[in-house]
Amino acid sequence: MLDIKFIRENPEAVRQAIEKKGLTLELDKLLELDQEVQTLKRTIEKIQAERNANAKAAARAKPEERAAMIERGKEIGRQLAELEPQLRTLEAQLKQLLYLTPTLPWEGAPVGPDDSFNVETRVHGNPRTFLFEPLDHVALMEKNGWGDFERAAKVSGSRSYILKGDLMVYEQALLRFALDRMIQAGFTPMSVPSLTKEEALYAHGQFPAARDQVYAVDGGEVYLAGTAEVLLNYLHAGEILAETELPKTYCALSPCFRSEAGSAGRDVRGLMRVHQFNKVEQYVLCKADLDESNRWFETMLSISEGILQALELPYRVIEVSTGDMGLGKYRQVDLETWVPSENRYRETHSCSALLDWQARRAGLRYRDERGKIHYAYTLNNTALATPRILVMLLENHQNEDGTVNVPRAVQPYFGKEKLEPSA
Ligand SMILES: Nc1ncnc2c1ncn2[C@@H]1O[C@H](COS(=O)(=O)NC(=O)[C@@H](N)CO)[C@@H](O)[C@H]1O
Repeated sequence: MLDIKFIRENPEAVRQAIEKKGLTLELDKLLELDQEVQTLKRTIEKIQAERNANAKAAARAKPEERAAMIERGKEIGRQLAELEPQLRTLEAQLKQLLYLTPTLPWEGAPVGPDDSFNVETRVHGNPRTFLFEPLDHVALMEKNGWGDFERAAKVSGSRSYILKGDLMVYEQALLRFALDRMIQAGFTPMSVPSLTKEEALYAHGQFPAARDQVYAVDGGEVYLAGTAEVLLNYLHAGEILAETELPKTYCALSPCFRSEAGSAGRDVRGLMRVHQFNKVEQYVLCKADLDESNRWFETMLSISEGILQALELPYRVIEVSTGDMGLGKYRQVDLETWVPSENRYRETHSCSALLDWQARRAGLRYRDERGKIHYAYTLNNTALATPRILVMLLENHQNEDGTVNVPRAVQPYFGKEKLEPSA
């Protein structure tokens, strides 16, 4: 959410962001509501001042004047009892609208209503030319006994998977490889819960807009987070950190849960889009400084590109459009990795900078050396998400005999140079 002062002083810039992000927020209603809140606040403050003055005067008054003043005090109390709840109602309505205000996108973002306006900015590596008919990842898994989609459906329902033998070990090796890359980059490794509270989902931005993507547990007592970002972003909620404690740089491995509501019919086969997956997440909470945020954005992006290069996978870098990046984003860059069986790139990483949009929602603040309190800036990125990346690894690195080569960088983690059929 944006700072109401910023909105008052820059209504046209906010209106432009609403337009660029294709939002339906009624800015004029928000500004009117803000005026009403300000006016009513001033009225209440005047009445409170009168009540205080009247109480002081009553204490010093002659007995014969006191009764009238006490009566006046009761009248003022009745006025306040009526106006204060009105103010609270108006403030709650204003806050709901503020929750829907967008971060202004950076000037380099392609302007457009959806992902068709995203722009490819860089390509790394070339899709392999196979000298034999390659198999898709499901066929490779079936051929080698590396999974069991039928039994997964039996035990867990749709969009589920079971990994077996070398492929199961390979997933664990990849997650540890990605975690080590994050630790080498100086990020603090964390394992965080996937069970999260509603306020953490509001602070992240998942709520209220995309509630339907999240599984509720115990009727909403807790929820299953779709990404560790939700938990990491709420770790310091309500705290006031010292500037010297910043930046907080976390990496977290956690199971992620998504209902994929609205994805019916898309990627229904295999490992691409499932209800439960694993992800090593990158998260940074830094001071409210655009240069610093931009530096962290580049750092986080280069870590993920380094991981894809170490996995010897062809990928491309995508600058995400204003209409596709979502409400809170200042900038979003996705990495898309080549899928031979689809003859196209598919998203495997998503890097975002949100300035203080999440910090305002979560109450993430810090005190600078002069004692002034600021909302922090937050960023997040994917280090590695499985099993989706297994689609690309199996298909790009397959041999004619159906075995699959393990990239050199991961061999120490996996223990072998190839994935071999299960017994
Ligand atoms: N339903 C899913 N099944 C498998 N992998 C998924 C699914 N949803 C997302 N992912 C993987 O998780 C990555 C990050 O998801 S994201 O929503 O784009 N972004 C985030 O979650 C951010 N916190 C950055 O990681 C995606 O790029 C993709 O690789």
